[in-house]
Amino acid sequence: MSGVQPECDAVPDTRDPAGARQPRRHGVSLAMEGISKQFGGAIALDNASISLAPGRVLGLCGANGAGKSTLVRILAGAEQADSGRILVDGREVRIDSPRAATALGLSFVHQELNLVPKFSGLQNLALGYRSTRPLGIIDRRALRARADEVGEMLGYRITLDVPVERLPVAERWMVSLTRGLMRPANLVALDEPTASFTAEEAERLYRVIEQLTAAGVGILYISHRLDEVLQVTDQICVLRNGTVVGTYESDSLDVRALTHHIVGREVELLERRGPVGAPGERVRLSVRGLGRPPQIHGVDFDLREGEILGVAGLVGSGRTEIARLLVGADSATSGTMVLDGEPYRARTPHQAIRRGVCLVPEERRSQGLVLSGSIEDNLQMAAMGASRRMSAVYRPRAARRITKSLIHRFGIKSRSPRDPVHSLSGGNQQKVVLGKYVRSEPSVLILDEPTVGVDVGARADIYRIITELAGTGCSVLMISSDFDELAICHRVIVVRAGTVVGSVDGASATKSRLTELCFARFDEQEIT
Ligand SMILES: Nc1ncnc2c1ncn2[C@@H]1O[C@H](COP(=O)(O)OP(=O)(O)OP(=O)(O)O)[C@@H](O)[C@H]1O
Repeated sequence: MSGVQPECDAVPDTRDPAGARQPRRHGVSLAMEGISKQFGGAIALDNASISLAPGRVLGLCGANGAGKSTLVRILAGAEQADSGRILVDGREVRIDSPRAATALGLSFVHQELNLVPKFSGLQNLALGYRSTRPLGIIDRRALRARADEVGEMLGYRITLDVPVERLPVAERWMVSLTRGLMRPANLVALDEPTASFTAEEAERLYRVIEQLTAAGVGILYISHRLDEVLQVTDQICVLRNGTVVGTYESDSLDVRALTHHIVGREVELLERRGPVGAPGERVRLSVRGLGRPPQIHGVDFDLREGEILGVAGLVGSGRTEIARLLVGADSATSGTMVLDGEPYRARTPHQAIRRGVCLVPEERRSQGLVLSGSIEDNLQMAAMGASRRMSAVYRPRAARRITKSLIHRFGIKSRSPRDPVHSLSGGNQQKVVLGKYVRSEPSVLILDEPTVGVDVGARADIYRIITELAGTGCSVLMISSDFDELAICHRVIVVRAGTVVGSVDGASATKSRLTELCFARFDEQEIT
């Protein structure tokens, strides 16, 4: 960790983000040739090759578990390939540690947030930089200035002085992204960089990418948002089951063709056709004046039986914080809630689950899963916690049957239900979290970014499952920064500056309308 001291005045070094002494970087060409990697006999990569020229953007696409992150982790020195070689500017290099990757000018924003939770944003930004000064000390102000500069390019004021564990996921992601972009680099690899971003926020990142490529920096870009991969990349390499199925010029593809390459078959894409069926008349959950200043105040909304209610908002708008108040993950300081006609207030998420209110969190690794537990154990957990019967008995055979059917229904890629969850790819972990809560048959299901990291095929399955759940009377609150997917909602509420500023019905909730409402000033708003 480069000797970073949490409380020190000067942060240890970087080579230096602030100007004159910064070594000039120029673009480099990268080639990864014949890379293979197995984990305990399971093939993650099989003779995969990619190449990237200076100043170009190469997309890496593939279904969950296809091997994308493993390829990037090998480039980052976090994993070692079983065979194959890496060439930088035609010269074979050995990347046996993250430090070796940094020394080559490779910078990474990984899918899992590799931040130290107790460190502030600034201390996290300092991690991994090598000192060129005596004692490895650099000017804290210089680091902050560079971070602000990158933050400004991204259109966001990054929070630097608070331990990152206290920030919502989307803001933590901003710290991670800023760290990856602020370093002088020859090549930047971005693994799902826009997972929590609305389209408008993603556009800002694209502009930063344009600036980097204009300076010769190569970009490796991984995303399941196929329209953005097509927009931002020059070429796209598609991986399937660890093998490269092809590398294509981006402008020769559209979403349908790319999906076909990824999945190997036709997949029904989400079209703007609105929700299926109407919600019931009865109000399931009524929220009035809910608040926890300074972030959240005066939140009012009703959620009806069988309704899919979307929540749209920008990073920092308070969308996740509202969900946390609903399940007692944070305690509200004001407001009342009524669930099925009875007063409702959960002090902990466990209490909420017992009342039938479940939150599927955005951050699956720390909040949604026991990573060392098996898929089976994780899928059982919420169901057992939700049981309101004292006589609830664990029946292993029935449990195994239900687990198998969930694995099938969600298309979770694993060798066995006994596999530990940490051995799954990011998207497959997300599916386990979702399966875990669906299994508990909630009456209110709150989904925070349900399709982050989920591949195009599974996305369609998740929309189908949400719609089916609503059809059985389950009320769904769905937070999403992907405004296109809010097309499945009956209604969408818009959150800004910690409060609900209005709602639009599903048919009017287009991406452009929601973007407009998220950015409009209060006095301009006119929402029905
Ligand atoms: N540490 C590990 N131990 C065991 N298996 C692993 C490990 N890391 C990855 N795998 C397996 O390797 C395969 C490729 O995983 P990888 O994370 O590279 O996929 P991915 O394409 O990035 O998927 P996603 O889109 O879901 O992030 C998966 O089957 C995964 O389960």
